[in-house]
Amino acid sequence: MFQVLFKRLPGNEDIQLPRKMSELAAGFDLHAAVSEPVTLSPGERKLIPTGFSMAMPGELEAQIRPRSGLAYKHGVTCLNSPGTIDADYRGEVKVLLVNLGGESFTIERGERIAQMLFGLVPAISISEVDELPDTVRGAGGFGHTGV
Ligand SMILES: O=c1ccn([C@H]2C[C@H](O)[C@@H](COP(=O)(O)OP(=O)(O)OP(=O)(O)O)O2)c(=O)[nH]1
Ligand SMILES: [Mg+2]
Repeated sequence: MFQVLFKRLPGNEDIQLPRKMSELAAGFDLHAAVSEPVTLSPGERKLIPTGFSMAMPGELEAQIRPRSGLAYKHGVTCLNSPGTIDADYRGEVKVLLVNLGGESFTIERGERIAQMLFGLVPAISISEVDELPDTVRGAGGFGHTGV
């Protein structure tokens, strides 16, 4: 079990900390901590605050992913999906939303705008070499095996 710490930022006592909306949900929903409603015009992107910062063990990363409902109904998604939260980041977690839909979309304070999932970051060591081990695939890619 990994321990993750959430810190509520000042002025956000009314904003829910990330939470699972069902018992076995994979993601913790993130709430918009905008001081007033924010409107995204078609094609527009904005960085949305969430009202919290966090700390987690170095073996973890957090990923910010879109909510499918917002994407399907309004074309609103995370531009940098999945966003990466590094274990050593202590700033406010923010969500980079983009409106790919045809109509303006307004985000209200407290609205659930994205979800956060945790992943393991493997410990690795890097070596520079002159030759890589051979494989059957070799350099084939990008459709090399057919459709
Ligand atoms: O959706 C996101 C993505 C990133 N971050 C924060 C946490 C992350 O640890 C930090 C840096 O993110 P990233 O490494 O993706 O961005 P960068 O452009 O490489 O910035 P930096 O040079 O600060 O690493 O920004 C967020 O709050 N939300
Ligand atoms: Mg970075």
